[in-house]
Amino acid sequence: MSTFLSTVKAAASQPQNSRPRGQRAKSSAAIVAQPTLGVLTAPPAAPGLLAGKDVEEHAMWLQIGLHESWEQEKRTLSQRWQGPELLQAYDRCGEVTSEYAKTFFLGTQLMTPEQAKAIWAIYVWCRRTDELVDGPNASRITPAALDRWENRLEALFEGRPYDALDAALTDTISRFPVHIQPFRDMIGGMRMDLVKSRYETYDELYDYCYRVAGTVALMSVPVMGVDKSYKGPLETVYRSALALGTANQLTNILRDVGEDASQRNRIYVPLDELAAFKIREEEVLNGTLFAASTGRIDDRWRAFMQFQIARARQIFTDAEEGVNQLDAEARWPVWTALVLYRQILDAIEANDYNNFTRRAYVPKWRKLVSLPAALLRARM
Ligand SMILES: CC(C)=CCC/C(C)=C/CC/C(C)=C/CC/C(C)=C/[C@@H]1[C@@H](COP(=O)(O)OP(=O)(O)O)[C@]1(C)CC/C=C(\C)CC/C=C(\C)CCC=C(C)C
Repeated sequence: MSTFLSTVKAAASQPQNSRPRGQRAKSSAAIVAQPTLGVLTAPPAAPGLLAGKDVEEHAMWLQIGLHESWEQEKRTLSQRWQGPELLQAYDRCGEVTSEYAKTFFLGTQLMTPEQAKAIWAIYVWCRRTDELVDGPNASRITPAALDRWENRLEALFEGRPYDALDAALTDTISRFPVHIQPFRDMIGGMRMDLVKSRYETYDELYDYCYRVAGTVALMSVPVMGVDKSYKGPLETVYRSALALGTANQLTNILRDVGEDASQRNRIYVPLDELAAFKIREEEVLNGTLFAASTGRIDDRWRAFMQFQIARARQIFTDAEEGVNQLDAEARWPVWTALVLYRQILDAIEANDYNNFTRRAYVPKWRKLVSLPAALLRARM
């Protein structure tokens, strides 16, 4: 663990090893002009101008474009890490994944070895990115450190990984049609986390959810693959995947309201929706919506949470549509992720919506019982 965390720290403090950011936009025109690179390296059209749902749409269509054209436009990236060194790098990604996300790691064991390795490499990159703003060194992370992390991302997508863990991802993106845009957007989400601690509207929150979780979905689908017998549009699969990312993140947010407010002075739930339920920001911050003396939760908070939970459940339902369109090996782990995460919403309800002093969780026995249920859905 300490090796992993120190790598994260080193990553944030290392000098820039890629092109200056200003020069990146130049390739935008070049992309259109160079059919051999095509959508593979397309940078954001005008990244600063996109907001809300447009950020997600932009990335989704870039990702679909790459997925559709992959057979004609495969990437060839030759990098320094090869043979046993590369295998070791993937093994390390597997170790980190199992250390941080045991159940999920077990899920990847059901995939083909190539898919599993690729998902670990993606997981590790996401985890390291998240650690930058959420880990032990988070208070020292600056926008400049995130810029360096982004430069490093660009470099690894160009076949110049900085370390062994990056090298595993460079290898992954030469095997699977994974676009760089969701990775950039996730870093954008971390930038938001550095400067933003309130979300005025659901649209703003949605943008954040896409950046930190929908992006994971866009990165995972091209690895998991789409079932060969599926003849419908890729858009349906990707939209379901995005829905699962959003629903997971909303669930995370609802579970952690009290912790985020009291320990981080953060409120992710939309302020205009709090106001609609006549709840003041201070009441969330101070946790006074739960009265410790009576053990009762305020009726306004209960109604507010019921509204939030209903919306998250609806998004989980939207996600269901695409799961069985994925490659057969990937379905069970995804159903498991969906079913287990959705149960956190049930646990919040069972706690009578007290997410101020109680943390909703799914007990181990329930997780075990859910596995065959998820398998059944994967086989339907
Ligand atoms: C098969 C599968 C589930 C693949 C995804 C694996 C992967 C690459 C995960 C990366 C997760 C990660 C480290 C993200 C960084 C940002 C973050 C922390 C997001 C939150 C995850 C929950 O993690 P955790 O509980 O550890 O959070 P905290 O410790 O509280 O910070 C998120 C809530 C995001 C989770 C989002 C997903 C797993 C995306 C799921 C969607 C798919 C896999 C697509 C499925 C396809 C269809 C068609 C439905």
